[in-house]
Amino acid sequence: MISVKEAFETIIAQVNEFPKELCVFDKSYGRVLAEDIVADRDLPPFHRVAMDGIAIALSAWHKGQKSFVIEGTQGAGSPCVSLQNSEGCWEIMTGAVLPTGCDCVIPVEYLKIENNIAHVVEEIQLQEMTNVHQQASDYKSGSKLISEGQRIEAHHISVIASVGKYEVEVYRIPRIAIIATGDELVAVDAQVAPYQIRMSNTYAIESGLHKHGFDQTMIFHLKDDKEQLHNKLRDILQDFDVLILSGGVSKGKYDYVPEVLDSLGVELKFRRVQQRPGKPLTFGVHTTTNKPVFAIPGNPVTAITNFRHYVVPYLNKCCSLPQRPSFAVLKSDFNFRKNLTYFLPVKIENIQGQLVADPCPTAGSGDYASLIGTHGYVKLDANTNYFAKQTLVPFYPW
Ligand SMILES: Nc1nc2c(c(=O)[nH]1)N[C@H]1C(S)=C(S)[C@@H](COP(=O)(O)OP(=O)(O)OC[C@H]3O[C@@H](n4cnc5c(N)ncnc54)[C@H](O)[C@@H]3O)O[C@H]1N2
Ligand code: MOO
Ligand SMILES: [Mg+2]
Repeated sequence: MISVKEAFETIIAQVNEFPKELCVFDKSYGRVLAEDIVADRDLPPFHRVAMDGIAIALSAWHKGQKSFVIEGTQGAGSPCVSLQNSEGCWEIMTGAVLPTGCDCVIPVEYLKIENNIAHVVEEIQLQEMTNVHQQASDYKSGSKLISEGQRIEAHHISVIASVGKYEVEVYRIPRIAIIATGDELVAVDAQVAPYQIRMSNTYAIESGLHKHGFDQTMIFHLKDDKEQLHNKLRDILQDFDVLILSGGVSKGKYDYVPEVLDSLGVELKFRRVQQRPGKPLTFGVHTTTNKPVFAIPGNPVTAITNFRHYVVPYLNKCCSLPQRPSFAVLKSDFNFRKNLTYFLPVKIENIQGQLVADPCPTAGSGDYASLIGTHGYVKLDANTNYFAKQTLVPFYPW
C-alpha cells in the first residue's frame, strides 16, 4: 500500500498535455489558454484624451493665457490633427487622439465658450499630459498580457479582443467517460426495489467535472459481469481520453474492475492507498494509448473526495492550470488513530481573513448526506493522530 503523497505523485507523473486547438475568441469563455496573449500595439495605442474639453499647449498656459481661440472640433475615431497656433486650442472629446502641438486637456466643466473662444473660468492646476492617457503608459507593444494556462473569464476576453486575436489557442477538452459499476445500481427515475440503490456517484463526479470546466462527459452503467465489463470498457477505452470508474475495486467476489482493466492492457500503477476514505483506490494507464484510468472505490464519500483529490489536479495539470494550495486552521481538536491519511470534511468559516475548518466527520464513507453543509475537506497526515485546535492543515474546496 502506498502513501497519499506517492499515489498523487504517481498520477501527476502520468500527465500528458492535452492537444491544442483554435477557438473563436467570443466562444472561448471558460476554456484554458494554450498560448500567451501579447499586446500587438502599445496600450493605449496613442495619446488618448481622457476628458471632454479643450486641448491646449501648456506653454501658452504657463505664460498666463486663459482664453483660447478654437481651431476646430475633434471626436474619437478621427485621425490626429495639429494645433496651428500655439495660443489656440482644439475642442476635443474623450477617446480622441491628442492633437500634435497640444500637451494637456482642460475639461469642459472649467470653461465658458463664447464666439468660438474657450475661456477658463474655474481654478485648475495643469501639468504636462493632464487628462491625457499617454501612449504605452499601460503596456508597450509586445508585452505579455495573459499567460498560457489561464482559464478564460470576462476580463480576459476583453484583452483578447482588444489585441485583435480573432482565434485563440486553447487546450482541447478531453472526452471523459464516467462509469458506474454494480448490479445494485438503478437509474434515478427507475422504480427502486428495497435491495437496490439509486446511482449517484456518477452524477456527483460529472458535476464536479463540469464545475472545473471539463464538460465533454458521458455516463455509463455496467453490471458486475466480467464479460460485459471487458467488452464495454474496451470500446470506452477507444472512444474516450480519460476513464473514471466508480465501484468494483475492492476485495469482493464481484469486484472485477482491476482484473478486467489488466486484461485490457491497462497497467495498474497502484491498487491501494494509505488513506481514508478510499483505501482500494486504483489507478492505471492504458499501455498502448497512455490514457489514464481512475478506478475509485464505490462508497459515495470516497467517490467525491477521491475524485476531488486526484482527478481534478490531474486534469488541471494536463492543461497547465496552476494548482493553488489553500490552508485552514482547525476549529477544534481532532483525533484520528489509524495510520492513514484522513480526508476530513469541514465547514469553513472566514474569521478576520483566516479560514477556520470545523470538522464534520461522516458516519463512514457511505454517509454522503453528511457532506451537505460542508465546503470541502482537510488533509490530515497519516503519521500524526492528534491534531490540536489551530493546527494549520491543507484545505481542498469541493
Ligand atoms: N474485505 C474488504 N472489504 C472491503 C474493503 C476491504 O479493504 N476489504 N474496502 C472497503 C472500502 S474502503 C470500500 S470504499 C468499498 C469499496 O468497494 P468497491 O469499490 O468494490 O465498490 P462496490 O463494492 O461496488 O460498492 C461499495 C458501496 O458503494 C455503493 N456504490 C457503488 N457505486 C455507486 C454509485 N454509482 N452510486 C451510489 N452508490 C454506489 C455500493 O452500492 C456499495 O454500497 O469496499 C469495502 N469493502
Ligand atoms: O474507500 Mo472506503 O470508503 O475507505 O470505505
Ligand atoms: Mg466491492
